[in-house]
Amino acid sequence: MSMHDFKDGAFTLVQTFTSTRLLIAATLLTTLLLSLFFLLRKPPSNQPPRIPERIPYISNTLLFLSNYSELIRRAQPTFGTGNIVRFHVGPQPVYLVRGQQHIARLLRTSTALASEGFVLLVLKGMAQMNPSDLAKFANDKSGRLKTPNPGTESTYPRYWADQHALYADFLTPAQHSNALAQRYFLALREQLGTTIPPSGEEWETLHLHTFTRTLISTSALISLCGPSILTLTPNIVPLYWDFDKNVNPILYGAPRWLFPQSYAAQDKFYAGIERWLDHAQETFNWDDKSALESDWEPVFGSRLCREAAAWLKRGGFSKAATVGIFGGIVFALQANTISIATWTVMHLLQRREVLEAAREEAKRALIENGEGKTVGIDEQRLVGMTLLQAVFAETLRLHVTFPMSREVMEEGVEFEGYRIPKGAYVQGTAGIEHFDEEAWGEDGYAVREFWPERHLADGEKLGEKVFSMAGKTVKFFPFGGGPGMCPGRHFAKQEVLLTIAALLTMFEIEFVEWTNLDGSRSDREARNDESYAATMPPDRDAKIRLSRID
Ligand code: HEM
Repeated sequence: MSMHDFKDGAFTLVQTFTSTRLLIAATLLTTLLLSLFFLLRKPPSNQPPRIPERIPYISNTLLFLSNYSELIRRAQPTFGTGNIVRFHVGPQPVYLVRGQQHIARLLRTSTALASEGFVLLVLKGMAQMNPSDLAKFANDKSGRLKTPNPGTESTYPRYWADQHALYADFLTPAQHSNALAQRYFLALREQLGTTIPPSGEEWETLHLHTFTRTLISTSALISLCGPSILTLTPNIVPLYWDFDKNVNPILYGAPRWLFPQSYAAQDKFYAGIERWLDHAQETFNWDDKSALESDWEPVFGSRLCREAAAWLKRGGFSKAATVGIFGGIVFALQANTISIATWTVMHLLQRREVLEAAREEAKRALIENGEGKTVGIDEQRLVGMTLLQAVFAETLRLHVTFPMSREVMEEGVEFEGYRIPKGAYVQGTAGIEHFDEEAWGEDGYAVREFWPERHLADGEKLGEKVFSMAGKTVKFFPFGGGPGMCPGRHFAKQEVLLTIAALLTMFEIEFVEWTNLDGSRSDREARNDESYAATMPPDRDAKIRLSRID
């Protein structure tokens, strides 16, 4: 998540401080900042209720960083009959809101509630920007939309808008996400073929999440960056996962001396990114117009990577920032999708009849040659399949908590009659709206249960079912919303459904047992690992067995 969000992108990425050392350091920092805060600011009167905490300003900060889901649970009684409560993250006041009206306001594009500021923190840590790189963004007040904010019309170059346009032009459109999806599927089938060769009646036993973390990461990297990223650094996938585990302090721009382990993991992973980038810059023929404009070629991989490299060069960004921006894009690529794919398979294995129906849908999207051999897949057709869409939506609903935050940019902003001070964050969360009984409850099927059928409605023809989210848009925002909405959402859906399609059409697949992450037997099923915000990975793995059928 370049940029999954505290406020915008970054906070979504939040996983969490997991070690005692991090927690102690965070507490010390918080206390220091708080002292400053109290010296400098007087709290406004007429404020919404505050989420109770044992040590004021500290407990909720730590909870926010280490278990966002628990903070949300604690907030519930504080709401009472209202729809707004407040808490602090260090010195930062956060107003947590719920319900249709407030969420719709956060999802709207607005100059009063903006989503850029925290990204600067991410650019500093994740993208390794030095003061001169950062100043380019900090001095650009024109916003990320095509039309500059009023009064900033003469801004040039427009760094926010240019970065946004990179994603809007070369990641989100169908032409580019389809190109990524096609390469992804080819790489995935090849990986699957080499990992589990056709072997007649033999069954291959493996640990699902461990398996998908390698399989999907490898295939997604090939589709985004081309194959050389793996040949130049064969251990780039484990290096990525080590970075992923350590990423939080980096996201918050915490100092290197305080978190040497996190930055060491970043250095190792980014060295692999740099090796690939140097090689691509040297090898690619920038005078070759057709290669420049192709959707995919083997040196840079996707057009997004080529365009990003060219933009970073034009913009005069430092080498470290150039590598860092790519590190962020790869993080965005991997951080949520793989857990969602794992969860989808886990759920399907517990609902055998849904798995079989999903397999039938997936088969209908395969492209075969004259001899009945699979040569590809119609990814557009696949992502339009009724049940598969419902399965994907239900998995996102259950496993994404995403805290969607906006910074109050003007005086006089009010929510429910409460004045929200300028500089505060207003936050809505998937962790509340995705479990709203009124929106999602179905007789006999609790909102916390995997029940994709809740997203199916009667179609026009008798007996026909269609995928429908009608009336639920403000109750479902796994990809955020407004101008910062995840630009990789179409590819994410393709990636997850292509993975499911490949697994179901190439293999017979059976659940064996739940295991702990170390592979030992677990006495319970997987639950959300709540130390992560955004997408929560499973806290257990599933032992499964596969046998080739294609
Ligand atoms: C299930 C998978 C995914 C989920 C749940 C997800 C979710 C999100 C969310 C919530 C945001 C922040 C949106 C906001 O601030 O309102 C975001 C940003 C972003 N995502 Fe995703 N994402 C996923 C997959 C992907 C993939 C596959 C890519 C491909 C590279 C991607 C690229 C990005 C980028 C580049 C941003 C930052 C955009 C910016 O800074 O303007 N995401 N994502």
